[in-house]
Amino acid sequence: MPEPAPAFAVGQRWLSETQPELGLGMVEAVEHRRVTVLFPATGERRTYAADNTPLWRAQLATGELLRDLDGQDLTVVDHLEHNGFITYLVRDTTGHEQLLPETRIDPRLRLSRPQQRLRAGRLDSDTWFRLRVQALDQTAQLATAPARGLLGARISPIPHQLHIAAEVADRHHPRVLLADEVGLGKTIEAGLILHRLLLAGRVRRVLILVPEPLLHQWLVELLRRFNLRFALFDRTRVSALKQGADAPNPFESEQHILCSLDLLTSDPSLADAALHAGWDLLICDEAHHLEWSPKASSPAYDLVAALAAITPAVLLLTATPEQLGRAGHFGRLRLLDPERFGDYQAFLDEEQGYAPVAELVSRLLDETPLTTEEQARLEALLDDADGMTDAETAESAPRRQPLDAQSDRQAIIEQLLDRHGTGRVLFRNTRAAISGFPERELHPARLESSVSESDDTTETEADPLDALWSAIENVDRLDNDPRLDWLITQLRTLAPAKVLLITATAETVLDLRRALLERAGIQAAVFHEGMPIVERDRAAAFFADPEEGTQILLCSEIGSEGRNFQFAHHLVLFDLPADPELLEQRIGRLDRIGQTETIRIHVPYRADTADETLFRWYHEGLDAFSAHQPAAPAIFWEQRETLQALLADPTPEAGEVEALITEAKALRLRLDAELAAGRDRLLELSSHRPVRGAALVEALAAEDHDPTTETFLTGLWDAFGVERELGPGGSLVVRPGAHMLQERFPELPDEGITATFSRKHALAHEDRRFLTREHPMTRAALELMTGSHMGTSAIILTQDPRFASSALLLEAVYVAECPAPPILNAQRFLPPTARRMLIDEEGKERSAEIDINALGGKCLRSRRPLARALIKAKSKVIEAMVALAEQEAARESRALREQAGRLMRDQLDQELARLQALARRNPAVRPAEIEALAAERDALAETLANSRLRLDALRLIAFA
Ligand SMILES: Nc1ncnc2c1ncn2[C@@H]1O[C@H](COP(=O)(O)OP(=O)(O)OP(=O)(O)O)[C@@H](O)[C@H]1O
Repeated sequence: MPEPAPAFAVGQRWLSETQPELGLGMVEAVEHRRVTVLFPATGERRTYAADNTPLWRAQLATGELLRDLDGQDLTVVDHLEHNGFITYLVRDTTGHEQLLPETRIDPRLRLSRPQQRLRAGRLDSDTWFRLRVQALDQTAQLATAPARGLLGARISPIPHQLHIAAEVADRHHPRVLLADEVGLGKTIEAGLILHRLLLAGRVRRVLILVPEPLLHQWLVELLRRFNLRFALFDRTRVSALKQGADAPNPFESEQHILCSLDLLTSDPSLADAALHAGWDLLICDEAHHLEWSPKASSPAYDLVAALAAITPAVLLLTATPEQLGRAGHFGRLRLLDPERFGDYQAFLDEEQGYAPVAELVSRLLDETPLTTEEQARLEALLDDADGMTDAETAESAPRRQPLDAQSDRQAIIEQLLDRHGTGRVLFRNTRAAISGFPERELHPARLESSVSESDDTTETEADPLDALWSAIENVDRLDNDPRLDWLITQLRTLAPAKVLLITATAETVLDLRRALLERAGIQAAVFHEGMPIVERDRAAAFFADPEEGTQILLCSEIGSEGRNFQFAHHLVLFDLPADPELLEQRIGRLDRIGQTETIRIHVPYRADTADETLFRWYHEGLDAFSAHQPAAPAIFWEQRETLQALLADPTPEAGEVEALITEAKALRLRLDAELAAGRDRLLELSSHRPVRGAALVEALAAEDHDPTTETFLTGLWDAFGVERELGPGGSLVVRPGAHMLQERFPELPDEGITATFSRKHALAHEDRRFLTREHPMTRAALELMTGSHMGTSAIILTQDPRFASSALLLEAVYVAECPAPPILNAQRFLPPTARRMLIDEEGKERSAEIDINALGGKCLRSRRPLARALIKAKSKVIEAMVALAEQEAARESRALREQAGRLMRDQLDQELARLQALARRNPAVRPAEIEALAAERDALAETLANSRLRLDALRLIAFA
């Protein structure tokens, strides 16, 4: 039976279901089965066929709020309808009651609350209702997942990275130095931290500074691995922005900026603009270039220090923190926390005290009981009961017990690591502590020199390091250089294997390219700092191409820093760098996560020249080719002058060379033992906490097996009209359908996407979108659902022996809501969990006895007349059921507020007590951190006190 045309009358208020943004309309004319409606809020006028309008009658119920045309806020007390026209009895804020004809309601009123929609018979399908409930559940899960912010990255779950990311991102204002050894994934760690902070809404404006050659690599990794789009600020972009008429500060034009540090230091006005743009997070890669000594600092250091001083969160990245000496390392820590790292000498002295702590931690890690003397030392190190708060005393209680349980030991280890050392500011994982790295194999080639000895003589230059470089760098006469013939032979022998060659300067790179082509017809890709970035990226891609690409890539030292070339397994060190940290950077191009084979390191050196001395010093003295040597930087700085003098001497005394090498070896053995026992052991222990890392890996694995995201997205696509089909290799091809609910589906481009829900596939096929709970499309889809009224009112008809025919149940879905600035992350304590209630006609809440999810039936959306008749007939009962649900929600809201407040205080009070206790013995805890935490606790207390359960959706279940 067709639905009868609604009775329209001039002056009535109606709303457009399809265009709610028009506001509250008023009937202007009803003529010849046509109705004309004016929407005063937008000034638009529409004429509809009266028997087929998208309009619904705006009718307010007792207790609802509205505003009149004079801007008065009013509450509906009652209403009466006469000749199809409604007059409301309303109460103003002073309690005064008055009559208000519906013509005088503010046209901006938006009636979209579920009870209004239901009453007006504006129904969604049951599918949309279910999708909405799923979306609410997903949103709540996302807010509370322990691995939130780490789930959506296209990465293999690696425990040390996940631990660092969670540990750092959860700090109030994280300021740390990520110093894992070369190639262990600092960029990934920084990306994870950034992602977690961004998703939690705790940072908005982000500036990433990297050396120019790494700009594109970062840009691509951020997008490919984390779905993060950064604006690339290179010379071209900046000069275009500067010329823009109304863009005084180019850095204010974007929220997420990736910029070359070199560009900033070369342009003072640009640096000034960056300093005035205000950032929440600063990330600076290859931070060892920021030079500092007690006497002087570089312009790059000064700039980053100025930025760091005004930015709350700072991440510095370097694989070789001691590349410019211990002082440089201290300088970078100082940049993170100038108060804590104020005195260089005090810092050095403090390090001496780390060994006994590390020793005790190591003892606790092995299972055997502590001796009495060790117990006493442990007591002394933790001797803080008098200075501790109750919470802390309780926390450390296990140490008073025999140390039997593994958890007791773990708790004490955590306390020791927290309180001693630089663990809170510095994270350093080493290959030694993380398994799964390939071997390194050295292939030295001693070549008889065809260059006369006098050719190797270098004049003393002002800077000793320059002199050192020049002394070992003599490649412009390649014609007489035996390394060239050796290289040609090697390339032919190794073909088709890819070979990465690194040499000190761009000049040598160019000479070699020419010589290889002229002498042997070998094409080489080149990569050096003199090339524009785009060309460099092209060269790297050309080299990487397994079929078409070149066999060899010739790289200069600076040009190759930070780059990923782990698909190659042969590394030629055409010369050796002047600093062991540079050597480590070079080897790290291949020896990094993702390397699958043994790395062959080829070192050609000219016999009886400075080459040989340097090679022997590295090989026999430092053993620097077989593994990363943590003591190498210190030895270099200790022996630098002698080494340099010997390298510059064309005829060094054999005895002197031997003495240098013997001394280097002795120093290495001694320092290795010291570092292993003290500083490095402590660092390693605090950087890699296997239990925490493993828990996060497990959380990611559980997520990978959880089908809810896939169920939700596919359900939503189907309901929305998005098309999907299986693509190649188990992928999914998703594209906009011809008849979609709206013109666009969020984050779905017109050409569609190829996607996967599997991490394994996403890692193997980078062209596929990795659809997770945190993917931008999922997040936008969740917002689409929860931010609109889709699925907020539904009605189904069903049969159930437990209920008589014509019985009714009302399912009311409430969402815990706490309006708070994102920085507070209030959802930790009050997740937006959906609470589903089931009210029967007697007003009983029955969700405990009836499984809501099992309640299905025939959706009545397509049978509107029946649905509307039912709603009308039962309107009083429905209103009473809604009122009961609201009462129940108000009662639960109080309990929820109390519970959330208690949870917050328990957790933050304990954390505050821990930080205060820590601060008394570990100066790495900054006072600002403690103050911020206290302020956060107070703000949260206020915010949580305003939380409540909000009615989000209603479903009427009618029994036949
Ligand atoms: N969890 C991971 N999953 C997949 N790939 C990874 C992961 N961690 C690191 N990688 C890959 O390993 C390589 C090294 O990682 P990354 O560039 O982050 O290391 P790094 O420590 O920053 O290196 P460098 O010291 O050279 O700057 C990169 O190719 C990176 O993509």
